[in-house]
Amino acid sequence: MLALQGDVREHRETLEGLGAQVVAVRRARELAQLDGLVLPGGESTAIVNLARVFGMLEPLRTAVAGGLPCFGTCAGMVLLADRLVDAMEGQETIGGLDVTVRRNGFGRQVDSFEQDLPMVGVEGSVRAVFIRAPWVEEAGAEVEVLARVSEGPASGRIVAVRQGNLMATSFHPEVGGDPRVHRSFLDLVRGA
Ligand SMILES: NC(=O)CC[C@H](N)C(=O)O
Repeated sequence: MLALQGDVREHRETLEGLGAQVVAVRRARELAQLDGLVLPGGESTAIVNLARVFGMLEPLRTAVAGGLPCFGTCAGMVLLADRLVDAMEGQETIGGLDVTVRRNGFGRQVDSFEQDLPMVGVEGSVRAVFIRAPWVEEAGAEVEVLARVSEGPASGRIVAVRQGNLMATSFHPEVGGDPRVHRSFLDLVRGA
């Protein structure tokens, strides 16, 4: 877990429930010991600023480029995006995913919502919790779309993607007690 800011505890509980050994990462040297990295939801500007202050931004980019499996939720999706729209001026990312992400695409805190979504790799549907959530506005040819919003005004918007060892969701599978999205990330980690 990248543990600079955000909902680290919820991810930790979900991952530990699946038998994963979770380390809270706050220093660049701690990246070396990982099989995979989860980037939590929270505030992408805060996370990226802290990463820069702690000298982690370049090491994170190097780790992603080196193939470290990563899973970003919400702010974590923003962090993994190569391109942002509607972000803070000059907002940097770690990057790695060939996507354009619209920060706060679904609107403000009051526009937060839940929806049952079909998702590639997960049987049935996923209870998706969206909190000031981004969406994927454009995805490159190498990006697999795992889920889209299935109803309402944002119907069709891409909200879960995978590219190689990177996975990201606009929503928060760490909230709501369904561990299956995390399990599919752990499968990806094992495969890598
Ligand atoms: N729930 C969340 O992670 C919100 C993400 C937030 N809108 C951001 O851009 O960082």
